[in-house]
Amino acid sequence: MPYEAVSLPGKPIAIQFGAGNIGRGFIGAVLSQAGFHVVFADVQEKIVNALNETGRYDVHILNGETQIETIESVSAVTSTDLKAIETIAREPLSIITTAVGPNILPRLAKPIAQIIRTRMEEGMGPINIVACENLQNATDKLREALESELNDKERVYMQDNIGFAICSVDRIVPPFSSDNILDVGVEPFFEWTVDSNSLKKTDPDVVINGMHTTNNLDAYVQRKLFTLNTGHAITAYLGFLDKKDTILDAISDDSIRTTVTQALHESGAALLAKHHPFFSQEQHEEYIKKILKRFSNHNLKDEVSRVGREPLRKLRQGDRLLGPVEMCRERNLGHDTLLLGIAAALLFHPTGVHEDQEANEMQDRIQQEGIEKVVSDLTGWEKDDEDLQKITREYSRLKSA
Ligand SMILES: NC(=O)c1ccc[n+]([C@@H]2O[C@H](COP(=O)([O-])OP(=O)(O)OC[C@H]3O[C@@H](n4cnc5c(N)ncnc54)[C@H](O)[C@@H]3O)[C@@H](O)[C@H]2O)c1
Ligand SMILES: O=P(O)(O)OC[C@@H](O)[C@@H](O)[C@H](O)[C@H](O)CO
Repeated sequence: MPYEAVSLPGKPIAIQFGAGNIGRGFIGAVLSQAGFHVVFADVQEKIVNALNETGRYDVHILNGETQIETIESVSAVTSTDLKAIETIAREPLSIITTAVGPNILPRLAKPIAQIIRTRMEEGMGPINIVACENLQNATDKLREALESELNDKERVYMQDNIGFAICSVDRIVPPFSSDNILDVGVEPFFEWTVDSNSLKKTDPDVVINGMHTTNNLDAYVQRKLFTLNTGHAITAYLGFLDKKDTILDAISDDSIRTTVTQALHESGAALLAKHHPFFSQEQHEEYIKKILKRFSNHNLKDEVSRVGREPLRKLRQGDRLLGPVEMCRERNLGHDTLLLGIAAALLFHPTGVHEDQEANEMQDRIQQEGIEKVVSDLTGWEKDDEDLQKITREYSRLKSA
C-alpha cells in the first residue's frame, strides 16, 4: 500500500524504527503523548497495515488493576520502502528513534541515510537520532554504519545537523496476547534517559515529558545494563536449566533468587567503585530490590526464552555478563557468581517454538570446538586464565546436574 504523507498541519513528526514490544509499548507511546505524530517503520506487513488502518492502539499497564492508555496519532511505513521514507523526511521531523534489536540496528543505515540525504537536498535543519537498544553506545554504532552509506558532502551535513544521542531504555515489555495485534502489555515502571550533551536543538523543538536527559549517561546505561539485564539474563539461564518457562517462576525459586541476588551484588560493587558518588551503596541496594520486585510481577507473563534470547549477543564483551565481570577483574572484586551465570548461559538451548538461532550456533560451536576454546574466543582470555577455568568447571557441573 503506497504511503500517504501524514500531512497533519503543525504536528511534529517522529519516526520510530521497530514497532515491536518496546517500540509500541514505550518509545512510540511516549512520543505520541508528547504531541508527535509517530510514524512507525517496521518490516512486518501486518503490523504496518494495522497501524495505518486504525491509527491507534492500546497499552495495557499490567499492575493488577490493568489501566489502558490509548496511543493515538500513529501511522506506519515499511522501513525498506525508501520512497515512503523519503516522503517522511520532507515533513516536520524532529526525532528518529530505534528499537529493532542490536543485531538488526546496522540494517537501518540505508533508510536513515535516505532521510539524511533528502533533508540535506531540501536544505532542512537539525534532527536527533536516539537508538533505544540494549547495547552500550548503540547510537554511535548506528552512526558508524551510516558513515559508509553517505558521501563526503552528506557526511559533513550529518556532522552539522544530526544529533546522535545514546540512551538507556528501561521498561519490561514481553509479548502480549490480545485480539488486537497492536495492543501491548507493559509493566508500570519505565525510565528513558538520554545523553543531553549530544542532542541538537530542532525545529519544531518538542519537550518530551517521558524522556529525561542527563550529562552522566554512561552511569545510567551501565547501572541498567549491568543490573537489570545482568539479573534478567542469569534468571533466564538458570530458569532454563531448571525447566522454568517464565521469569516469574524462575525468580520465585529460592535458590535462583539467591544466586541472582549475589550476582547483582557483585556487579553492584563494580558499578559503585566506578560511578560513586553518582549513586550510593544504599541507593543501589534499593535499585536491586526494586528490580527483583519487577521480575516478580505476577501480572507479566515474561518467558525465559525471550529474556535469554540471542545468548551470543549477551555473551559479547561489554554486554550484561562479561561487562560486569571485566569491571570486577579490573578492580580485583569478587565475581564468581557472575561466572556461574556465564556458565549457565553457555547451556541455553531452547527448542521447538522457542528455538533460538544464536543458541543453536553456540551449541554447535561448543560441540565442534570444545567449551574452553569457545569461552576463550568469547572472553579474549588465555586458556589457563583462572576465570576461564572456573567457567568451564561450572559449565561441566551444571551440565551434569
Ligand atoms: N522488550 C523489552 O522489555 C525491552 C526493554 C528495553 C529495551 N529493549 C530493547 O529494545 C530493542 C527491541 O526489543 P523488543 O523487545 O521491542 O523486540 P521486538 O522483537 O518486539 O521488536 C523489534 C521490532 O523490530 C522490527 N524490525 C526487524 N527488522 C527491522 C528493520 N529492518 N526495520 C524496521 N523494523 C525492523 C521487528 O519486525 C519488530 O517489530 C532491543 O534492542 C531490546 O534489547 C527491549
Ligand atoms: O531485550 P534483550 O534481548 O536485550 O534482553 C531481554 C530483557 O532483559 C530485556 O528486554 C528487558 O526486558 C529490558 O531491558 C527491560 O528494560
